[in-house]
Amino acid sequence: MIESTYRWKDGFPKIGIRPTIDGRRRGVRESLEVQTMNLAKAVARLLSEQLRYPNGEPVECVIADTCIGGVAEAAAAAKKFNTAEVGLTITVTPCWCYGTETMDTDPSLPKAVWGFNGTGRPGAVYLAAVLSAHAQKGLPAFGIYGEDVQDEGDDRIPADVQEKLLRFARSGLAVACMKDQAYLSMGSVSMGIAGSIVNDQFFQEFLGMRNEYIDMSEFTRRMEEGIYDPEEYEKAFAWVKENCKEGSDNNPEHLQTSRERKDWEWEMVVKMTLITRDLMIGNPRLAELGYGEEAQGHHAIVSGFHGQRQWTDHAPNGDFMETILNSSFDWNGKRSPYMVATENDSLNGIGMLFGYLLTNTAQIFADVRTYWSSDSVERVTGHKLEGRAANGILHLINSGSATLDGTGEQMKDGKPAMKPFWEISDEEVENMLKATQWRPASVEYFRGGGFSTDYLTRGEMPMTMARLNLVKGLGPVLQIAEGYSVELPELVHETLDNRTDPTWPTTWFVPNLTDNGAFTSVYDVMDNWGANHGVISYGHIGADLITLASILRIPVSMHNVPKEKVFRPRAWGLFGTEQAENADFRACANFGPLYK
Ligand SMILES: C[C@H](O)[C@@H](O)[C@@H](O)C(=O)CO
Ligand SMILES: [Mn+2]
Repeated sequence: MIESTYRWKDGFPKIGIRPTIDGRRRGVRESLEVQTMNLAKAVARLLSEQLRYPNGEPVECVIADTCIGGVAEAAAAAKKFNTAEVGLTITVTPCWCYGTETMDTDPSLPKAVWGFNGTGRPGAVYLAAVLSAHAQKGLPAFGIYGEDVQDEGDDRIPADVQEKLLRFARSGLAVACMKDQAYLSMGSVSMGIAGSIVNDQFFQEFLGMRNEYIDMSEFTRRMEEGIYDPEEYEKAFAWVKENCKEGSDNNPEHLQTSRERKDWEWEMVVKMTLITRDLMIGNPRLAELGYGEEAQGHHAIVSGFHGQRQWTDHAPNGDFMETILNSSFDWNGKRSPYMVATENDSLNGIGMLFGYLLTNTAQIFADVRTYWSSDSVERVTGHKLEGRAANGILHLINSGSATLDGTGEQMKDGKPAMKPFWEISDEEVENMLKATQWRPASVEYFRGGGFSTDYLTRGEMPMTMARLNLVKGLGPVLQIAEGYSVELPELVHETLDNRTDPTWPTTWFVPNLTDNGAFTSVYDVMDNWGANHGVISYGHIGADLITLASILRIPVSMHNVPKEKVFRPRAWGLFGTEQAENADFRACANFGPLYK
């Protein structure tokens, strides 16, 4: 199976570009046609050059057939976009046009307007006029207004305009990509974790997504009846034997299992990996084997594995399966990662999906487990934390699984990084595997065994931690903390790690402090975190997350993104400009979810 062609068989949403123009003929319109269409072409070029879909192909733009001077041309563009599967629109203009007559009125398409900042023709006046119409009609749009005045006929895109176009396009594409896809819940609620109570209303109204469910007995059925590709299984098993080194058994001697049992568990966990992937996206090989229904899959862009406890009390845990699927490669080579949430925490699964669709990179799922104050570290290890770690650290550690990309063994400009799969080298794949040990699971937690992913994330990676929460009466709320991974002296790491479960993957994380609100101290970040889990993405992607959240009308309750990078629909400012966080809550509540 060639994953990239099968997995994304439905293709991706496109960006619709709408050049709007002053409709007056006999002079005005004619003089603007070329410049207006050139602006549209320049925007399309920028987006296709800079942005890629999750399979690595350049983003596609569709430009309206004509400039849009009135409602007939607006309707013709809408029709063209509909057929071309456009998922978001950007309106561009250097001149005055008629607001309500030319605007995009499709309520579910994220939209932005770039009004050229010139003097000869008032593109910015149109921008203000049309954005007021968007506010008045309850169809929020992003306004893009370059800071510097450009000369008439200049079709270059200034840097500040480029930044906003790209931020809007990345976020709007993420929204469009998740729409009509499914979250597959494998099992149900894990250990009373509220995030694994799948809230279908939230998925439907805020994300435009469906919910699919299977009972975990489906794994047993597929395993016992052999509903997986036996050839791929042989290939996978051979690759795993060669590349995944089993680490030492940390269980007390009387709980350690036999070699024979461990060998059987390896077979099980490889099968679980194939089965989970097939459940999510289907597999044409299954149809050839006589399983036409199973071959179709659940159309899932993200899933969650219940695991604890019923499954793990009896069978090997999901750690190997989650790790491999969440990584950017497997026995078939490099490929886009699958999003699989531990403990079926669907809200963290959606956080992973947000981070993934914004960056095309793998995401780390982790327990936000311990705040270690500098004093506590010194008391326990005798070591005084310094540098980035001086104000305390957060221990991010998952109960056995995390993407192998989280090792930090990929490089960008000589520094640890997490990259889209098409930028990862074979040597980096080898290094990720070398940096990881597969430790027999802690049997007191996981009676059925399995293999946990043990690695330590390299330091100095810019990272963003996020968490989606649901609050009764309020709805969804997002939290965002930008910061860095840090490296501790080896003995310090070992001492701290040994106090939890050393067979699990660890990231030491320090959020950037702002001396304000939840970012007054590292302790405050921990103390304000909304749940036991968080998603950690490579890079400082907080600004993109904020833009994405505003399109979905999800307010952000805490973030440490610099003010000048925050970009939300223009109408948000009409809810107050002094306290943007406050205004965000009221704007989101006012406009309500994107889909009803
Ligand atoms: C092994 C334990 O049950 C862990 O899975 C538990 O600490 C969690 O991860 C809770 O989110
Ligand atoms: Mn957990």
